Amino acid sequence: MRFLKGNVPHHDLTYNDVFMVPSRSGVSSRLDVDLTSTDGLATPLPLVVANMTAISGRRMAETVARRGGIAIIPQDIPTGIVAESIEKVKRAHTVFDTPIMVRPDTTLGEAMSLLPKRAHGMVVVVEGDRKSGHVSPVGIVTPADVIDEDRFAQVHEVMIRDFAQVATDASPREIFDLLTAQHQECAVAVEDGRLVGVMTRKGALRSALYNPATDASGALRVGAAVGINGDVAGRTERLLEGRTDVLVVDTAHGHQEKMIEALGHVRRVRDAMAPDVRIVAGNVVTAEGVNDLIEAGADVLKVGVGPGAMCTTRMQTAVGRPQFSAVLECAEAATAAGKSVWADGGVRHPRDVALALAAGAGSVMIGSWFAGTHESTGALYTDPQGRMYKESFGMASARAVRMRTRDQSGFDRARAGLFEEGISSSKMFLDPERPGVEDLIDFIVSGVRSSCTYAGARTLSEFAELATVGIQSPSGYEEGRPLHASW
Ligand SMILES: NC(=O)C1=CN([C@@H]2O[C@H](COP(=O)(O)OP(=O)(O)OC[C@H]3O[C@@H](n4cnc5c(N)ncnc54)[C@H](OP(=O)(O)O)[C@@H]3O)[C@@H](O)[C@H]2O)C=CC1
Ligand SMILES: Nc1nc2c(ncn2[C@@H]2O[C@H](COP(=O)(O)O)[C@@H](O)[C@H]2O)c(=O)[nH]1
Repeated sequence: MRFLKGNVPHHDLTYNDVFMVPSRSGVSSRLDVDLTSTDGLATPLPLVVANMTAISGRRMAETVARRGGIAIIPQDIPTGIVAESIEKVKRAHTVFDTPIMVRPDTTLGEAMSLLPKRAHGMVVVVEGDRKSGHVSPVGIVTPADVIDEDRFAQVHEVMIRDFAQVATDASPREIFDLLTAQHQECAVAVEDGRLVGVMTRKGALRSALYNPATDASGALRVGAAVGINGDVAGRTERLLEGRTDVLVVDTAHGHQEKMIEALGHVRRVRDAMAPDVRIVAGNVVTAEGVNDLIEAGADVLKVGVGPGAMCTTRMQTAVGRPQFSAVLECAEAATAAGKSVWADGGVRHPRDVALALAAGAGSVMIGSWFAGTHESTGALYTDPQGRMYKESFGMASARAVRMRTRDQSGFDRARAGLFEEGISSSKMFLDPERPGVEDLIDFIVSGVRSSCTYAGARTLSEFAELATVGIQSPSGYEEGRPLHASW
């Protein structure tokens, strides 16, 4: 990346402070851009879901991995539950979405309460042994089928029996065409009479655009986080036994001796059990932090102190660094050592992802933006205006600290709660236009593909080399914002 007209700034910059200028480009289509991450994980998309309890669970992980990104299961989740989640993600189909299944005698009220768990908008009615996974679809129910029906009626009374069925080897185009011809939104994939998954029309389009992030055995990829306290080596061992694809060693102040000690444990276990698994460590915002953690064993550095949407660190402590400059400096230092960085936090628009990648990030970590989606872990609520939302909270909030210290005495927990650096409750509204995480991924990916073509880049390493960035005033930023009503 270079600064426009060589104007290297003397102060640090946020994403909002900068813009990119177009350059002469030989890339004639946005579809010619390869977005494979440059962080050594080589996921098909450079997107990582932040290890936050209100956001990243198994539904998020499998959905994002199906589109080429990776999610990190948080360190506050007990190790056994993380191992179970990883196993479920590994068992998920790499192409078809996991169906919401109910029995024929389930009430409509119960079936509809399950619907918001997934974005595909359909419940599959099944018969057979759900434990063994050998179930056959006998009908489907969508919200349109239950309008004016009694909530205590059973699904078999209203289910559609003549639903669109496809074989698992049907191409996305065939599935799209079948659904269009039958005026249906979602197909049920069946193999030897057994339910395998579901696919919407949009899902068919996405299957033709994205490649899943898979491990050597062909299963979806997923990562898990480890804190710096407690039995670091033991948790690392369990996570590797559970087939985690990446280990994220995470704490607010990553440039501290305790992190270096923890990294030593993680690295020792990783080297013995799974040398190919990458260790990500953070958070840091300086070249010194990067170099110390690389020396301690990190393969990828997580960069960002204070840019997160749930974060109060900068107001509490004055510590942090404007994120664009933090990523730029850390990426330079990491690259010089043959390593890479993840830009963590502060992403609110597709442009922020593009700028992080232009600054040299190998992947971009997103938390709060993904909180307001069907796939995040929280329950779905509706406000008095009828808007759907989920509750989110920071991992250093009093709420998260209370959960993290649940094994300690009441006194110790209360004292730990005094050191909060995050918001305990925030409403993250689902965008009616983009209520699922895949909708947000489409939005981000279309923006980033386009950014690359403006820079004349076919890959993300070319993008980080060719991007030309200028510095703008607040009114320069404001000018670029669309108007949804006249002025
Ligand atoms: N990216 C960011 O800007 C930030 C991210 N977070 C996220 O919150 C989560 C919880 O992290 P964390 O609060 O580190 O909790 P952890 O449970 O990981 O523990 C932090 C450990 O570091 C010690 N410590 C020393 N200095 C600090 C400091 N300035 N801030 C915090 N701990 C310190 C703590 O001791 P003691 O409690 O005795 O001081 C404790 O032993 C993580 O996911 C982290 O990424 C949190 C804040 C900022
Ligand atoms: N200072 C705090 N930072 C936090 C907290 N919880 C999470 N985080 C950091 O934010 C990013 C995600 O950023 P977002 O803008 O996409 O939401 C996450 O990965 C952490 O590094 C917190 O309580 N305090």
